[in-house]
Amino acid sequence: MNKTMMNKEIVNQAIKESFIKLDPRIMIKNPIMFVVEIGFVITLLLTFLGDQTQVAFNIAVTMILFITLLFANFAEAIAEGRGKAQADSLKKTKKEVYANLVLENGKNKRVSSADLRKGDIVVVKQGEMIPGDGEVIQGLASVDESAITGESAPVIKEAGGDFNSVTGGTRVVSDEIKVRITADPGESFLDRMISLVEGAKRQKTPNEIALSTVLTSLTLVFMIVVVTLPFFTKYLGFDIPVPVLIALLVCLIPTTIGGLLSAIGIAGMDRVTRFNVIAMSGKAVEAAGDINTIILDKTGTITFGNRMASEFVPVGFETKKTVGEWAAISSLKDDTPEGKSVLELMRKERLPFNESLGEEGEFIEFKAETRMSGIDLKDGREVRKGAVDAIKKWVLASGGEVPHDLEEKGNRIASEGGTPLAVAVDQHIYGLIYLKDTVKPGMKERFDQLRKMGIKTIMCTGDNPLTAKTIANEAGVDDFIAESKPEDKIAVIKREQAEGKLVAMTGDGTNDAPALAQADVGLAMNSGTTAAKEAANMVDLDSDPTKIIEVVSIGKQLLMTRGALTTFSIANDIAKYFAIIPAMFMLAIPEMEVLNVMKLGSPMSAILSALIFNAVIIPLLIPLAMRGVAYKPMSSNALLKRNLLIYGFGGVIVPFIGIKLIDLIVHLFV
Ligand SMILES: Nc1ncnc2c1ncn2[C@@H]1O[C@H](COP(=O)(O)OP(=O)(O)OP(=O)(O)O)[C@@H](O)[C@H]1O
Ligand SMILES: [K+]
Ligand SMILES: [Mg+2]
Repeated sequence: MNKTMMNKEIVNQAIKESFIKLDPRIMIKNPIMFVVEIGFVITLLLTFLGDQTQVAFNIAVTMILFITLLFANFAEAIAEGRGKAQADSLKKTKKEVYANLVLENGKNKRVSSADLRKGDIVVVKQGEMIPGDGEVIQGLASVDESAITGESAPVIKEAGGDFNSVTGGTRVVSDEIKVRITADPGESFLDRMISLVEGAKRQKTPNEIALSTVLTSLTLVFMIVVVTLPFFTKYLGFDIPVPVLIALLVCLIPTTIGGLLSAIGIAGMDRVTRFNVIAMSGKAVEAAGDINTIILDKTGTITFGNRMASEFVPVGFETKKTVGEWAAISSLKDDTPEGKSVLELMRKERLPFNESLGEEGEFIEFKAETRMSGIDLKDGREVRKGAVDAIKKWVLASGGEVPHDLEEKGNRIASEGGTPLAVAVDQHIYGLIYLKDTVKPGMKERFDQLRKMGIKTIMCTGDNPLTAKTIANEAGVDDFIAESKPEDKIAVIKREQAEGKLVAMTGDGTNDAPALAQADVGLAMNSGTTAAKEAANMVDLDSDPTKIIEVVSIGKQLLMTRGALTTFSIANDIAKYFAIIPAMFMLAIPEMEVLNVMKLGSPMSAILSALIFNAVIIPLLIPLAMRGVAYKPMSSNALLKRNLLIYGFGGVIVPFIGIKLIDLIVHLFV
């Protein structure tokens, strides 16, 4: 993804947008700022029609209110700007191209990519653009996905397995593939990405709505107070000028957070996007911030996942040669990395085997449910390899026996963190394949960080308990589930959710799709299947499953930033109150000077200074809103205390200083 920074063009566009957004029909969506706009209109009218002795003051208030509105609009526009720039660069990728549609009679026809429908089959040759999202149904090719992922190294896409999904707008750099189109025009991944980064479909998240409601109610309370105030002062025998009342109201209502709220949300999503993760909604990003439990795969997430056959271990009276032979035959058509690595090991060790035995045999594909794969030979013999307990059961079921040293040799491999696969033909077990895998470096530190945040990690694996335990210990996860089938993942997620927890998980296979949908945050790998990507509410373009950890951090940071700026905004009221209230009364009763605790120059200067502070604090906080508040992994309680201290206490102090400084200047003029 194109990493557009905050450049001149975006700023200019945002300035323009700040004026467009003054349209009351747009403004009313933000009730707090809408109140400011009404205040602005009233003071503007009073400037012309009201008390002409106060015209300078009225002009000043009108102008400050106008600038306040622009500042708030600018905050939102600048946050939206980056997404728009990204969308523009993505749109360039989305050119109409020609596609070689495969007709029913097998012939090819050149059509426009815009005419392709779900289910159509196209051939994409070397150098050509893939015309739409789809699944490779034949062939293998390396594909340049840089237009979407920003990653320049091409990736291999092939039929069958978990790496068959291709994205429209990417280019085949070598070989040729047949692709079944899976998205109708306008519904492609690129289309969705564009509308997401553009913010076209941006909806307020439930959290945002809840906060807006509270802030709007607060605004309403202040309105009632300010509107009824003249009745009391009239009773005391004096009037407060309307522009002063409006200034008081605008200072008290939470304009700071009101102006920055949507920018915070947009910027949070933007941070996720710049991390090369596409979140389908702001809600997903926020849910990430509230996650209590993360479910992680072992293979490929915690370990490198290129689980390679490294040794053939015979059992009973068998030899390395016989184990290798049957392991190889069982893997002849096994497309999984594990299967391929068995044949690779045979080649490396120069072990011969009778390949023709597999001819015309019926291939038994690996399934996570059975945890076995193999081949039924033409002569009736059934060859299998798979998880040790699965093979044991399979052999016992047909009346076979388990060699005495199988258990012990399997355990040895497992306790080293490897995965033992047993190899059997009919009732006889020949031995084991030692699959090696390594824990990725730095995992322990990352899980430590998560623990500090109060997040529990559960490793789910189809592997045996001993291997699982070894890897779990080495990586430092909190809990693990071994011999798990895909449906077990859903069960774990549901169990955690039933305890009121929010659960995140990553996945790439079609197997993972139901669990990805069940999880509160489902992060699918871009390399994964279409089913997985559709079920998930986030897609990682870099296909790095460990990224879920960063996504959670970004979500937390978003929620914290919103909380911190709300606290700051409301705490600001104290100083504004002390600046304006005494001023208001001093206008009528000069003896009220004793209330002027801030020792501000004059009543008029005090009011204007508070109002100016109220306006300029918005742009001053834009960088913080966009960047997010500084974030260290710690428990939510500790975080809350820390933020209350910084933003609550700071929110009380800063405006006292700010208003005082502004007053020193303003008092020179009024
Ligand atoms: N190609 C294969 N043929 C036969 N058995 C296999 C094959 N691949 C894996 N297995 C066995 O099936 C088990 C389950 O595999 P599965 O891919 O479901 O989970 P996993 O890769 O071990 O765990 P994870 O969920 O972390 O990816 C493996 O532990 C292994 O024992
Ligand atoms: K305010
Ligand atoms: Mg696996």
